[in-house]
Amino acid sequence: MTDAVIVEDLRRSYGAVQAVRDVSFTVAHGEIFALLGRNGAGKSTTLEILEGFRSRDGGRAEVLGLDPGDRATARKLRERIGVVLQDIAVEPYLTVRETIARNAGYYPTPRNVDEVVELVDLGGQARRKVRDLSGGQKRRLDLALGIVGNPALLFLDEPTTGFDPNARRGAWQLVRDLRDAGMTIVLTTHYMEEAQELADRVAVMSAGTIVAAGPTASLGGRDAALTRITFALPDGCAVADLPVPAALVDGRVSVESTEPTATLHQLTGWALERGTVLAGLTVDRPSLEDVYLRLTDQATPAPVRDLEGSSR
Ligand SMILES: Nc1ncnc2c1ncn2[C@@H]1O[C@H](COP(=O)(O)OP(=O)(O)OP(=O)(O)O)[C@@H](O)[C@H]1O
Repeated sequence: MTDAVIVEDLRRSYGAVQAVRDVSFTVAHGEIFALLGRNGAGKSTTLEILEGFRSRDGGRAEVLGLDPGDRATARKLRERIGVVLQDIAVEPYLTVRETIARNAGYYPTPRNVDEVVELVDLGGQARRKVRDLSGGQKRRLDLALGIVGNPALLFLDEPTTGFDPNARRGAWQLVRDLRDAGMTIVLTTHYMEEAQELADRVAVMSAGTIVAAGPTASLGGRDAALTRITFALPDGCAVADLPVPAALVDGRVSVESTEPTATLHQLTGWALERGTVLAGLTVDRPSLEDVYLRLTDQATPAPVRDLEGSSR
């Protein structure tokens, strides 16, 4: 089976701003794929092209075997995908249930409306008018509208912005359940914890291009990276007194190790022998956020084309 999403050398400019520059990636059926990147990196533009809401200047895009830029198959595509945008216009005077029921009517094989209300945890608000919902409840309604058509592929643009921590965890579980039931999910997020929790694979965009892509667990080689041990230098000790090579970073001892169990044993044994402690001891591998910050740190704004067409 071919991939659910195929993107090759995708390009899109707004006037002189090259928002998407030769972007390529694929999303397999049944996986959760996250597009990460700073504000203005080109994530929404990429998603909007795939959703059929925006034209492309060049490159290939295929979603569930259809070209999202082809008007002849636009309706077919619309029926098979679900979309949760950053800002969805809904009728404020309809109730939650009415809103979901109305959207269900747009699809050939929608989900059961009451089941969807429960899935997004809006059972208690089903008879409330949309205008009376809180920001987080409104976002959950957006999610309901994205899944009521029973799509094979769901696009989520920053799905949990404005959620409280409990609601966010609930939404994550829902997204995982949808994936486990066979749905393919493409999302953007600014929350690295969200990408870490949800995504099977991620791609990091910077200034319109993909700067890294791969399985979430190993992005940027973080699975093979050294473990870093840090602690406060005990009073009366110098870094040179420590039993392993170490450096002072921001006033704390930092030790990098390929064998953290043995290194910790050496360090804690040394401290106990001296009757001292390794205050504030931490043991860390680079997190997804560390890798993300490194990859996007030198990010420049989307390049502007000069009149000759070359980028700067
Ligand atoms: N309709 C538009 N007209 C002109 N420029 C646009 C338009 N939409 C986006 N841009 C520009 O294109 C670039 C990419 O924007 P895009 O919204 O795709 O980024 P993003 O990664 O989704 O950002 P965010 O995280 O803030 O949503 C930015 O420089 C933005 O200012």
